[in-house]
Amino acid sequence: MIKTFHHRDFRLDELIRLKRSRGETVSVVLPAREVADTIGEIVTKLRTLGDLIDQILVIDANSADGTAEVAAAHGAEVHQESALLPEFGQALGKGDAMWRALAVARGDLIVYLDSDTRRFPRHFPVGLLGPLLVFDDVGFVKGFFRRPFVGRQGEERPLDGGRVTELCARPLLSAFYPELAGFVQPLAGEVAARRSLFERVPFATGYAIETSMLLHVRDLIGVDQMAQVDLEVRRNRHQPLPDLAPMAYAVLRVVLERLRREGRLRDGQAPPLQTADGRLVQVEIIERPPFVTLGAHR
Ligand SMILES: O=c1ccn([C@@H]2O[C@H](COP(=O)(O)OP(=O)(O)O[C@H]3O[C@H](CO)[C@@H](O)[C@H](O)[C@H]3O)[C@@H](O)[C@H]2O)c(=O)[nH]1
Ligand SMILES: O=C(O)[C@H](O)COP(=O)(O)O
Repeated sequence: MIKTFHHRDFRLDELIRLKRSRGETVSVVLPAREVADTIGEIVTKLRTLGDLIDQILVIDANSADGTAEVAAAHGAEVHQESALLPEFGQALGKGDAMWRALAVARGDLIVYLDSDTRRFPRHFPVGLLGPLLVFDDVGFVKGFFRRPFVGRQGEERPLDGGRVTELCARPLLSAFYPELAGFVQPLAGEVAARRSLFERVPFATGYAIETSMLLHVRDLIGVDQMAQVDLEVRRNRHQPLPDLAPMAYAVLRVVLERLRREGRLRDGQAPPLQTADGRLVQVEIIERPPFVTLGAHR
C-alpha cells in the first residue's frame, strides 16, 4: 500500500542533520516554460532552506518571457533544455526536460517541482525529502494537495482545480491500476527520489511523464516503497480547457499502451472509482437492449 505522510511530520533542521550524516546531496529541478512571473519567488524561497538544497536547477524551454534571466538573477543554475543531450534533438516537452536534467543534476537525491506554483510554500521540498531521508523503506515520494481553481480576478473555487486529474487520470488508474489510484494527485509534478532510481526509469516526453513514471516506478520498487505527502494547497496556473485535451490524451495513451503491452485491453468487472477523499464510488454501466428488440414485451 502507498504510504501517506504530512509535511509537518518532518522538520527542516532534522532533515539537514540526517542528510549530512548520510553524506548525501540534494538537487531541485524546475522544468520551466514561460514562468517569469513565478520562478523568481520559487528560487528565492528554495534558497531560504539553507543546507537542505545543494543545487537549484532551472531547465528552461526557450521561454520568450525572460524566465531564464529571472531564474539566473535569483541565483538558480539555468540550462536550456535542448542544449542538454543535444544528440537527442529538440527537447519534447516537460518529461524530456526532466530527463535531460539528469545530465547536469549532481545531487544524490532529486526533487522535481513545477515552476508555475503561485505563493510557493517552502515546505514543498521539506515534505518531499522527509520520507526519503527518514525511512529506509521509502524510495519514491509524490506530493498531494488541495487544488483551488483560481479565476481571473483571483477568486477561488476551493475544489475545482485539477480537471485532468479528476476527469481522466484517477478514473483511468482506478479502472486499470487500482493500486496506484490511492495517489491523490497522480499528475503532481512534485516528486522526489534518489538519483539512482530516476536513472533507471524510462522518462516519457511531454505531459505523459507523471502517469508513465508512476507505472515504471511501481515496476521497479513496488507500491509498498512508494509514498505521498500532504503539502496542503497548491495554486497553479490554469490552462484553457482546449489546451488540456492533449494532456488528457497523453495520460490516456500511456495507459492504453501499457494495457496493450500487458495484453489486457479487455476487462470484466471494472473496479470502483477512488475519489480524492478516498471514497470508492461504483460507477455502474449497464447496456440496455436496443429499443426495437423490446417489441415482444410491449
Ligand atoms: O513543455 C513544457 C510544458 C511545461 N513545462 C513546465 O512544467 C510544469 C508543469 O506544466 P504545466 O503546463 O503548468 O502543467 P499543469 O497544467 O499544471 O499539469 C499538471 O499535469 C501535468 C501532466 O501530468 C504535469 O506534467 C504537471 O506537472 C501538473 O502540474 C511547469 O513548471 C511548466 O513551466 C515545461 O517545462 N515544458
Ligand atoms: O492536473 C491537472 O488536472 C491539470 O494540471 C489541470 O489543472 P487545473 O484544472 O487546475 O488547471
